[in-house]
This record gives sequence, C-alpha cells and structure tokens, in this order.
Amino acid sequence: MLNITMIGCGAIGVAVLELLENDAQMRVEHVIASAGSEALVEQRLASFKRPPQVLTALPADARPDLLVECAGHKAIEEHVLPALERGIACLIVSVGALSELGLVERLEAAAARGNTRIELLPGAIGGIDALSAAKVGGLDSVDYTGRKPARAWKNTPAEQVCDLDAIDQATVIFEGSAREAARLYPKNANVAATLSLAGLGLDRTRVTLIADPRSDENVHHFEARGAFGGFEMSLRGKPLQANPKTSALTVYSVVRALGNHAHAISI
Ligand SMILES: NC(=O)C1=CN([C@@H]2O[C@H](COP(=O)(O)OP(=O)(O)OC[C@H]3O[C@@H](n4cnc5c(N)ncnc54)[C@H](O)[C@@H]3O)[C@@H](O)[C@H]2O)C=CC1
Ligand SMILES: O=C([O-])CC(=O)C(=O)O
Repeated sequence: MLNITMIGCGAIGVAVLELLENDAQMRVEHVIASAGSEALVEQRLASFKRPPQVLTALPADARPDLLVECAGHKAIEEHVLPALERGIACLIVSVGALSELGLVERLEAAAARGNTRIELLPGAIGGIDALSAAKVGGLDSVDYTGRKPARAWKNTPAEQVCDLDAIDQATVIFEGSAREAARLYPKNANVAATLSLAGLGLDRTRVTLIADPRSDENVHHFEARGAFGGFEMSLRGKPLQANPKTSALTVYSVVRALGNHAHAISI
C-alpha cells in the first residue's frame, strides 16, 4: 500500500482523490491545506468514504512514501523543499514554478541531501517522453502554442492586451520565450516550462499564447525538430469545471504517476 500525502486540495486535488478512492493499493493519509482553509477543505472531503486528515504542515514524524504537490508555486518553497531534505520523494504538478531562477538547483540540492528524488509530472501535455529522448540526440527547435478560451486568461496580463469579454476571434496575447511566458503567466505556464525542461530550456523554447473566445478547450500544440527528425503534437484538453485554467488531463496525469509507483507494472 502506497502511503501518499497531497499538498493542495483544489480543482486537481479533489478530482485526484475521487479517482483514488477505490484503489486498494494507494491511500492518501494527509492533505496539506493553506493556513485558514482547513475547514473549507474538510467540507470538500466530507463525502469521501475515508477522508484524509487535513493539516497545514507535514507532521515531524510522518513518513509518507510520496508527497504529491497539487497546490501552486508557494507550496514548493513551503512544503516540497523541506520534505526532500527529510528524504521524502516528491511529485510536482506546478512545474511552471521551476522557471524561478535557482529553484531547480535548490530542489536538486535538497533531494541530494535527503537522498531522494523529484518527479516532474507531464500534467496537461503529452509527448514528454519523446521530447526528452530527442534531446539526447540534440534538438534544434521547440515551438509551443497554447490556446485557451478567453475566460481562462482573466486576471492575467492578457487583460492589458485585449478586452477578453469583447474579442470575437482568436487573439495572440503573448509571443516570446518560455522564460518570459512563465514570468507573465505563471498560472498558465506549466506546459511551457515542462516542454522547456524536457527540451531546449526556457530561453530557446518559443511560446505563443492565444485567447480564443470560440473555443471551450485548452489546446496545447508543439513542434520539435532535431537530430532525431521531427514531431508535432496537438492536445485538445477539456478544462475542469472547478478551474477553467486547468485541463482534466492534469488530474489523470497525477493518478497515472501515482499508479506507476503503486502497481507492479508502470506505463
Ligand atoms: N503541469 C501542468 O500541466 C499543470 C499544472 N497546474 C498547476 O497545478 C496547481 C493546482 O491547480 P488547481 O488544482 O487547478 O488549482 P486550484 O486553485 O483549484 O487549487 C489549488 C489549491 O492549493 C491550495 N494551496 C495553494 N498554496 C498552498 C500552499 N502553500 N500549501 C497548501 N495548499 C496550498 C489552494 O488553497 C487551493 O485549494 C497550480 O499551481 C497550477 O498552476 C495546473 C494545470 C496543469
Ligand atoms: O492546460 C492546462 O491545464 C494548464 C496550462 O495550460 C498550463 O499551465 O500551461
């Protein structure tokens, strides 16, 4: 039985817990919530058969097999780094956070001191296995386009580029490097950061972001070229009702990754 602690219990966290409820080989014992939100999170978990215990920090004597982050950038600083130091293996979904200067190196150092590992989850995108394999032979270019419904760009700098409530056709809201995309659109930059880490890095991965009032999907398209040849993929993700910025595939990516740790065969 895999004993899991989950950080964050929002749109992704709740949906993951629902899917894990009937898996006899995995159990989420603890959920770590932001201070002040414990009662709300307990309410969200009230209908579960075996609701996890809600805490605001991992107890000093807790030794989960895995800690899975489904919370956001701050949670990496607050919970993931200390857990790695304690030797607890961590899975990260907020990969966009790793665009912050020096954070990758700090995570590596903490994992080395704890003699443990960090796994970055593919989340809303696929093809990361092929991209990081292609990197071994040498990549020439990686171009990524992220297209989301206009409402998914609310409360972001896109509001200064166009009137999200008034546009009637697909509008480019950003063109530049993955580093700049992550700085301006941290909550929508997980895919760009994941492609960068698997491929050519934040400065050489080219990003275009589009607000599309006629779409109700989060469409992630990328094209990679290099010594291996070339490939492109397009993923049309359905957004979660609880958070239109987040594609449902992210939830399934977390469940898959946990299953790969819990079950005899991983794929
Ligand atoms: N890798 C990928 O492809 C994707 C990654 N994400 C990332 O996953 C994360 C979660 O996404 P959603 O569940 O949709 O967001 P959400 O906003 O619905 O839920 C996040 C939850 O985490 C909690 N939280 C925030 N900071 C915390 C902290 N320091 N400690 C404990 N709890 C904390 C919040 O209170 C909230 O309940 C976000 O960072 C998002 O950027 C989302 C979609 C795709
Ligand atoms: O589609 C999603 O779930 C999230 C997304 O675009 C990103 O963070 O890059």
